Amino acid sequence: MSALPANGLAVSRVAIGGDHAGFSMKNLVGTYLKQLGIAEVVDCGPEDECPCDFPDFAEKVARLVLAGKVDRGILICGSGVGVSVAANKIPGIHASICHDTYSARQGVEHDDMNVLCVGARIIGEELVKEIVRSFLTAKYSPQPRHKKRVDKIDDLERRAMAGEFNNLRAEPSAS
Ligand SMILES: O=C(CO)[C@H](O)[C@H](O)[C@H](O)COP(=O)(O)O
Repeated sequence: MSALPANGLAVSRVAIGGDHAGFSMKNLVGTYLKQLGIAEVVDCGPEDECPCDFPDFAEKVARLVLAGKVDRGILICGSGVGVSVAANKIPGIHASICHDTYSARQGVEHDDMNVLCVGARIIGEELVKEIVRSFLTAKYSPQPRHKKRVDKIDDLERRAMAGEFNNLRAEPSAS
């Protein structure tokens, strides 16, 4: 693995987003990113705690990541589940909930995770900062066996986009 910059960060541009349940933690993470030395923090919203729908904000963050306008994304809802499910619908996004620092680091190193998802109703302020730091200091640096698995994920995605899985879902039963 090549040497990391002095501040240990692997990236310099990060998009954040979430929903009403993640609003306060998103703001806390945004402040923490600047303290860490992230040069560009893009806040995709929401702008307040009014009830809103996390897929809208997951899409905004994912678009910035895929367009190369930011290096990585961080999504925060109540549990982390909704934003993770939504972001992973978008080809090219490798999103996961991480509520521990080991997964946040390994998810990047082995699985090329580019969007970190957390649940503001699950973890506290100090832990989320540690997790964010682990995520942003890690680099995708796969061993051949890890790359082979990521290549297979990419292949699943290509086949899904080609329609291979379109007819897998069972018809609802008449009863
Ligand atoms: O955790 C979430 C989705 O996995 C959301 O952030 C919401 O917290 C959850 O859906 C509950 O929504 P509510 O409108 O706050 O009841």
